[in-house]
Amino acid sequence: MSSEEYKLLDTIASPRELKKLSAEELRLYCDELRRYIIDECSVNPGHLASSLGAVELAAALHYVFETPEDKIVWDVGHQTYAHKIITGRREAFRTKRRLDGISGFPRMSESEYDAFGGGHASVSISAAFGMAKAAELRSEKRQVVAVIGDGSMTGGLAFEGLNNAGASKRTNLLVILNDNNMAIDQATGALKNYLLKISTSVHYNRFKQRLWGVLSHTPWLLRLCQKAGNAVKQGLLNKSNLFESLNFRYFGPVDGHNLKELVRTLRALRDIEGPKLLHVMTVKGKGYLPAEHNQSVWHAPGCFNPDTGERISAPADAARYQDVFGETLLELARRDARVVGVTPAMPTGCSMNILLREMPERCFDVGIAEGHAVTFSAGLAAAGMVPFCNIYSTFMQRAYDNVIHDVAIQGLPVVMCLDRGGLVGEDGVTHHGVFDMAAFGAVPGLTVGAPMNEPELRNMMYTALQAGAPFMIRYPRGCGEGLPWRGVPFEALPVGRGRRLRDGRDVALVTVGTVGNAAARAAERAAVQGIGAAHYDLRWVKPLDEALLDEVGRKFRRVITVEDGCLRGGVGEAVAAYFNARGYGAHVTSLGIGDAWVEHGTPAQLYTLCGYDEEAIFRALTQA
Ligand SMILES: Cc1ncc(C[n+]2csc(CCOP(=O)(O)OP(=O)(O)O)c2C)c(N)n1
Ligand SMILES: CC(=O)[C@@H](O)[C@H](O)COP(=O)(O)O
Ligand SMILES: [Mg+2]
Repeated sequence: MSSEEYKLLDTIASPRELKKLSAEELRLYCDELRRYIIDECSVNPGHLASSLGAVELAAALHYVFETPEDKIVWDVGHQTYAHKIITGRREAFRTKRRLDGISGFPRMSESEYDAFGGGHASVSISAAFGMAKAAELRSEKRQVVAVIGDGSMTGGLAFEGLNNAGASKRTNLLVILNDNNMAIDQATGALKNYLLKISTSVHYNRFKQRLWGVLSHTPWLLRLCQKAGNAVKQGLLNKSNLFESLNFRYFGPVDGHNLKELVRTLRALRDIEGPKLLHVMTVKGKGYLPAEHNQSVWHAPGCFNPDTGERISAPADAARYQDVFGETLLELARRDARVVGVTPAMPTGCSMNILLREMPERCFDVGIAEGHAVTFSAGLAAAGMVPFCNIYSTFMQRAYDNVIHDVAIQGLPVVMCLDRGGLVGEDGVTHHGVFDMAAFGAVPGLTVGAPMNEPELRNMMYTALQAGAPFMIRYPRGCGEGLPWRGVPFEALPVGRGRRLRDGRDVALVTVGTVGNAAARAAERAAVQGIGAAHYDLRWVKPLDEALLDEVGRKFRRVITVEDGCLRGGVGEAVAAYFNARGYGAHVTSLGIGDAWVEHGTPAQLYTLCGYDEEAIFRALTQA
């Protein structure tokens, strides 16, 4: 697409200018926005389908509301590409998710139009309600809007927000439920069925459309429509409205791609006080057929040819860790009837869809509900099952108390698999899984393992199944080392026992997890320079292998620890504390993530920045 074809995009650089467009021009502007997002994402990938589905919504919101004084809080924030471009970041959009470029998510530090940061789901209603309450307390006349997807609405936090806000009659809060019947995978659960029922009731919708067409041009008439519509709906569906029951005025559903309808409705809603919810129906991937037809794949498709829809990916010479997990889980489930899978809305992301396809009755996608996923797993375990509950490390932060209170204190045999442990790359600061080892290393009775490669992940899962106790396994995003694992006979690993991978006299490397592979290469290179580095793989964050540490402490004056996580409370700190307690005089240098936020970039760039890539380990080994 040549820049000439972006006539409106070229001239509109702010919401103020957007407001000058006529209704027809606004439509054309949205078409250009959509094309620009597709073109840019084809070469600089990101969250495409959700953003395509929210183009009209973003444009209508900035067209109607007085941003940045009025606040828009985007839930998760992966649907905000149109919002970013409208709010003056068209050129910067080319740098999104790249090192030193703009974030793929809203960031308060990035723009005054990003009213609240995002990345994790279900926060928008609570945050927006807080802002609305503050405005009320300070007598500021301002609109606060939370835009939340149907997937994110399944999170408990969203309901906590609704429950709290619904009791505050005068607080000006508009929740927009962006309903596309999808999370990353198919939406699941009772809420999905409820929303489907509301949005597909043919009689109600026909009635409502006629009524709104005639009456919905002014707020008081809109309120009348809402009352009449909801009464009719209640009759037709034989159910009261969930949101109305929580004291939200419910409006909709409206077509989220019909700009005229959206603008008209938002204008009318602007003047209605109190908590209100607008139900907007959208299509994930709207306007790009490949994405509309395979919404899950196009959630974050990587690079692609915009003309043909062909996805472009570099050939991989090793399996992804998530697939090692997914295939192994199925294998274990085939062997042992107690094995079940639990995922909070990430069956494709963690490859539990492999189990889901073959044994749907033993695989549970519980919605975007990490806390529930862990406690539900604890319940399953208490009743004799062995749940493998897979949660991305960063999202597991949501379930810290569930792990402690429901699993660990009760000693229940839940196997918690933390995918995306360590730096994840382009998703950036909200998504790096860097706190897990420090956080969960502190929990008594919990075994925490970090495999170094594919066969170890597989064997750790096998070991966990037999453990009969709380067990956690953390492994990174991306591909393994290319070692054979498929079909290789299972081997139980001794819990709490690491291994010496290499002998050496000068310095000891102590690593945990997959960073051990870069460390092994660095040790190899150091040997060429005449430096003998011994290499120990701890394998377990908890319990620490004290016998191994005794060997290291007795033999070496210099020890370098490497971990793909935060140093505060991490493995290096634990090793140093152990040496101290035992009176070993070794000098410990710990490589890992310091006390600072790590932004977005490729994983390789970030390892370098954080100082624990192969080169940095090599430097540490060869420094006098
Ligand atoms: C707490 C948390 N868990 C999981 C995720 C991963 N995640 C990102 S987007 C998404 C689906 C969101 O669905 P929805 O809100 O309906 O947005 P849509 O993509 O359909 O527009 C999930 C599960 C997350 N970001 N945060
Ligand atoms: C928005 C969000 O939280 C997810 O889409 C996340 O970006 C998935 O990351 P992976 O690509 O690692 O599955
Ligand atoms: Mg959705």
